[in-house]
Amino acid sequence: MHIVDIHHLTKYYKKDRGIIDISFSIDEGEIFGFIGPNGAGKSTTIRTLLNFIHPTEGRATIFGKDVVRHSKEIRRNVGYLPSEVHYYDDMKVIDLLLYSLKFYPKGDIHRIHELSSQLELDLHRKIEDLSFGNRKKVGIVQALLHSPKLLILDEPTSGLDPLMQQVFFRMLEDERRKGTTIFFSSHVLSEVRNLCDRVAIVKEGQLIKVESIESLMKNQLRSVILTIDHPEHVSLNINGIVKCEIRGNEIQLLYGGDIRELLNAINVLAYQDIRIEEPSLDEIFMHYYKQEGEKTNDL
Ligand SMILES: Nc1ncnc2c1ncn2[C@@H]1O[C@H](COP(=O)(O)OP(=O)(O)OP(=O)(O)O)[C@@H](O)[C@H]1O
Repeated sequence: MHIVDIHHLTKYYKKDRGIIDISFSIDEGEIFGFIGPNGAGKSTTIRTLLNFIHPTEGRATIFGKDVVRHSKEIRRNVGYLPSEVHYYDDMKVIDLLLYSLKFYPKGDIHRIHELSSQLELDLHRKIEDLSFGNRKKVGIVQALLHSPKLLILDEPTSGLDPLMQQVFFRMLEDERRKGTTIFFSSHVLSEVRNLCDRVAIVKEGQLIKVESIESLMKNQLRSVILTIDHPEHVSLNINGIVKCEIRGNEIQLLYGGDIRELLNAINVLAYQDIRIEEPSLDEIFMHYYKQEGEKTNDL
C-alpha cells in the first residue's frame, strides 16, 4: 500500500518556481530519502504534503486521503519536523512537549522521557538557552511523541553532531521496525545511503530519479584523484570512466565501474598519491542528466 502518493505536483510562488511536475509514491514501512541541493524544492514538496501551502497544480494523498481536503485527519497520524524549528523561547522544554502531547490522545509522558533520554536532551532547560542542535532534538521528540504512522522530517540531521546522528538513525530504525513509514530530506547523499530503502533525487524543482539504494550502490560513482608526474602521458582505457580531467599534476576521474579494475590499471603507474571520494551531488546529477540524455537519443 502507498502511504504517500504524489501526482504531478507543481507549486509556483507567484511567478517563482517551487516545484514542477513531481510524482512519486512511498510504500508502507519504507525509509524514503528525498535528496537535492539547497533550493531544489524539498521543503516546498513537504510543506505541500502538510497543507501549509497549496499546490498550483497536481495533487497528493497520504494514507489514501487528499492532503488538502483531509489535512486535519491526516495530521493526527503524521509526525513532522520542520527544517527550522521556532519555539516560544521562554518555555521549558518539558512544558513545550507536554503542551504538544495534549493534541494527541495516544501520546504519553513516558515516551517523552524515553525519547529525550535517547537524545540526551535536558528537559528542564529553557528553550532560549538551547543550541541549534538541542532545539533540533526538541523538534525530533515533538515529531515522534505520538508514535505516528508516518514521519516527515525536513533536514533532520542538520545541526546534530555525528555521534548524535547515529543515535538518531538508530531511533528511526526502531520506528521502522514498528511499521512506521519515514520520509526525510537531506542534501547529503552519504547520510541517507545507509538508512534508506529508496531515494528520490530532485534538482531545480524537478524530479531527476527515484531509485533503490541497492541499484544506486551498484552504479555507485566515485571521484578518484590521482597525483602523478606528466598526467598527460597516462592513458586509462577501461570501462566505467564517466569523466576524466587533467588539472596540474592530477588526473581527476569520475568512475562508475568495478573499483578493483580501476585499481589494477592504476597500480602499474608510478603515481604519488590517490584519493577516492564520494562525488559531489552536482557530479552525480550531471551523470544522471547524461544518462537521461543518452536514453532520449536512443529513442
Ligand atoms: N515563500 C517563498 N516565496 C518565493 N519562493 C520560494 C518560497 N519558498 C521557497 N521558494 C523557492 O522555491 C524553490 C524551492 O525551495 P525549497 O525551500 O523548497 O528548496 P529546498 O530543497 O528545501 O532547499 P533548502 O535545503 O535550501 O531548504 C527555491 O527556488 C526557493 O527560492
